Amino acid sequence: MSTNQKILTLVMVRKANAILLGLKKRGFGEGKWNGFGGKVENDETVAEGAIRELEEESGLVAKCLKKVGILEFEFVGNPIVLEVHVFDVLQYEGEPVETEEMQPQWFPEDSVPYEKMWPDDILWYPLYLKGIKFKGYFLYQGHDTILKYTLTQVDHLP
Ligand SMILES: COc1nc(N)nc2c1ncn2[C@H]1C[C@H](O)[C@@H](COP(=O)(O)OP(=O)(O)OP(=O)(O)O)O1
Repeated sequence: MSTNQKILTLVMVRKANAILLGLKKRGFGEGKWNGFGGKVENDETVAEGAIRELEEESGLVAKCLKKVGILEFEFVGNPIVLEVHVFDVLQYEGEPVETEEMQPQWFPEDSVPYEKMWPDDILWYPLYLKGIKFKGYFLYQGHDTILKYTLTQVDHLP
């Protein structure tokens, strides 16, 4: 891994035609609805990091996860590349609770609040919601403008 690369997770939870999102209360992406996740620690695998972050941010304990996408984000003027591993939770225990970082809420899949989310979400969620695996790259100017991007369907993910 390059020193300019950070590995993060993004964990998506669904139930009968609804998706669980959290309103980020602080830090990177504050004020945006998003899945749950964060930086992977040195002593854990990416999947372990995903499970830990989901519990820390929503109170849910993931019992079965599947990787569904890998997204790379770059920001003009910032040498750090974020490599975000996106997971779908197939089984979990518990009920979502508000935490210091996130305020969780279920949204019907046809009413995802894209206008209050990262601008990349409206591009890859349709693939995710159809069960298609994907890889993407997004170059941002600030936090609101995507200057260029690529998004491809893939059969397999590492
Ligand atoms: C730039 O576009 C992004 N779009 C989406 N949908 N999600 C993103 C984007 N950039 C980052 N993310 C995700 C990846 C993570 O799930 C969070 C960011 O995690 P954070 O920086 O808050 O990581 P933590 O380890 O929780 O940080 P602290 O403990 O330092 O608060 O957003």
